[in-house]
Amino acid sequence: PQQCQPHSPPVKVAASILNSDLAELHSECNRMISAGSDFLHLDVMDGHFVPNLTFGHPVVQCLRPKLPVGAAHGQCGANQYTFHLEPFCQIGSTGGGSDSSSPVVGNVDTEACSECIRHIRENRMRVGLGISPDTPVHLVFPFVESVDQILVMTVHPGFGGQSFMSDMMPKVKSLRDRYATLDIEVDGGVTPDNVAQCASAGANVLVSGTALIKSPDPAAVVARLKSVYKS
Ligand SMILES: O=C(CO)[C@@H](O)[C@H](O)COP(=O)(O)O
Ligand SMILES: [Fe+2]
Repeated sequence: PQQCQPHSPPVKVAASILNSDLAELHSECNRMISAGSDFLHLDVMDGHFVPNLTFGHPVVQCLRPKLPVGAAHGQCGANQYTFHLEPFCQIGSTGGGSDSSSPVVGNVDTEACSECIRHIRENRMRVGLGISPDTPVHLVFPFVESVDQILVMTVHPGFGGQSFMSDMMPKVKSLRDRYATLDIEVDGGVTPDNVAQCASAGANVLVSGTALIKSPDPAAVVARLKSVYKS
């Protein structure tokens, strides 16, 4: 069944290891690579932007030499660095800090955001720009030409195992309608049961955590995620 948008770039699966056994991080990562995952997705959480604390650059740096994957780019071994737009925005009604749950009204600090993009490029990584569920998609449009990927969060960031938010699909579609070749990533609650919605909206990079990590047969999950993209 052909349910994806016809001209989207090739589908890729990124395994999020947030809900894995973090004490066994390197074997969990290798298990995901063996299962056919195209990328490993590491959620660096600082306890401020999201109400959770995970790991930072030292963990990425230690992990990299233990993985049978291609050349590293950034100093710590990451190939891509995705950051959120919200810290560069004026926050709406809560008037509080730029955390992931405060609604964004706009007024993006374009210069600071562009500087962040430049800084990532100078460190030889691909650049991703993400938005949380309450952030309107049009705020990323001015940056699309300068980044490699736009991430549309399909859960409120912070934790694995949450339910997929179908109401984020119009954001994906409005990006795909404007940018035929852009890598558009969805992250949060993505499973074989809802991947058809992602495909038909035009997402081509699928982050999947719990559905892969907790499956007894993660290779089958990767295959099922990709199967809706086959014509
Ligand atoms: O960024 C996040 C959560 O903030 C994610 O990467 C998810 O944690 C993916 O895991 P599942 O939602 O698929 O369990
Ligand atoms: Fe994530």
